[in-house]
Amino acid sequence: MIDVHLQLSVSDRNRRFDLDIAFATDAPFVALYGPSGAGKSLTLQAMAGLLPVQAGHVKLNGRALLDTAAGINLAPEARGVGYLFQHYALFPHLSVRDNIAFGLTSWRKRLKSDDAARVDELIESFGLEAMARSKPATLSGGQQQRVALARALACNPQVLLLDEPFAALHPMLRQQLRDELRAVRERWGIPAVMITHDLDDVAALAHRAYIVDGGRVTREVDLIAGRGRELLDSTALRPEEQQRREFLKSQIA
Ligand SMILES: Nc1ncnc2c1ncn2[C@@H]1O[C@H](COP(=O)(O)OP(=O)(O)OP(=O)(O)O)[C@@H](O)[C@H]1O
Repeated sequence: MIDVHLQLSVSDRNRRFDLDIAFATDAPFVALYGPSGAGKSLTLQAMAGLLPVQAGHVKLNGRALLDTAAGINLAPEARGVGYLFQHYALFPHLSVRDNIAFGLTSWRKRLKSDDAARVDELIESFGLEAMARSKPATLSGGQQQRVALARALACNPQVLLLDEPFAALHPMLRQQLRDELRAVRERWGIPAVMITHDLDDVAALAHRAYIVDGGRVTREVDLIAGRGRELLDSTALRPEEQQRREFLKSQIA
């Protein structure tokens, strides 16, 4: 069960944005879908403990990662969260293997043998054996995404937070990597919260979608066994956007 309620404001000299977002679900794969500037990334960052929250809670299977009323606010590294950043944020000077192992090592310490075995298992599951010693810059976009996902999984997280996991990829690759992400998430049995602008990501992966706009959840859609797909299609996209999406789909099919 993921139970989230977050209230926070961010501002600079000219702008202010108020987020007041709540969702609670047992769905294993949750999508936060909405337009640019809706507050999706702020939500994910606050869940991970990367952003101060004024009031609210984040609970995972009853365990509070944050509960302002109870004075609980775990540090990011204590939250058990695997974060996939939109542009992957791989360390350019580290090899693929060291990138994946990064969260398991601390300065001057070597990997424990259990951790090394987990890193090797991830390298193998993602088909990265041949490039384990290479630097990220020498990898394709899809390979970099696999490294980032393996890194997010390395610390045995209780939840995966995925920020636009396919946005940086060529459309032809997306379908394949969606299938891989679905298989990997099921294999490791970890719930995921994904943010996306792409309805195809939602339709392909999510069991439950929350439509986010203006810092709030404006609608929730149950997608289990395909229910709600039509609803999502007809409510979340404007007619011209639907047309464009259908045209694009026909061009790349
Ligand atoms: N430090 C800040 N000061 C002022 N406004 C901010 C700050 N950080 C974010 N915002 C604003 O908050 C709003 C929500 O940002 P957020 O990054 O969560 O949007 P998003 O839904 O993830 O958008 P996108 O899909 O384009 O990534 C945006 O309008 C953004 O400009």
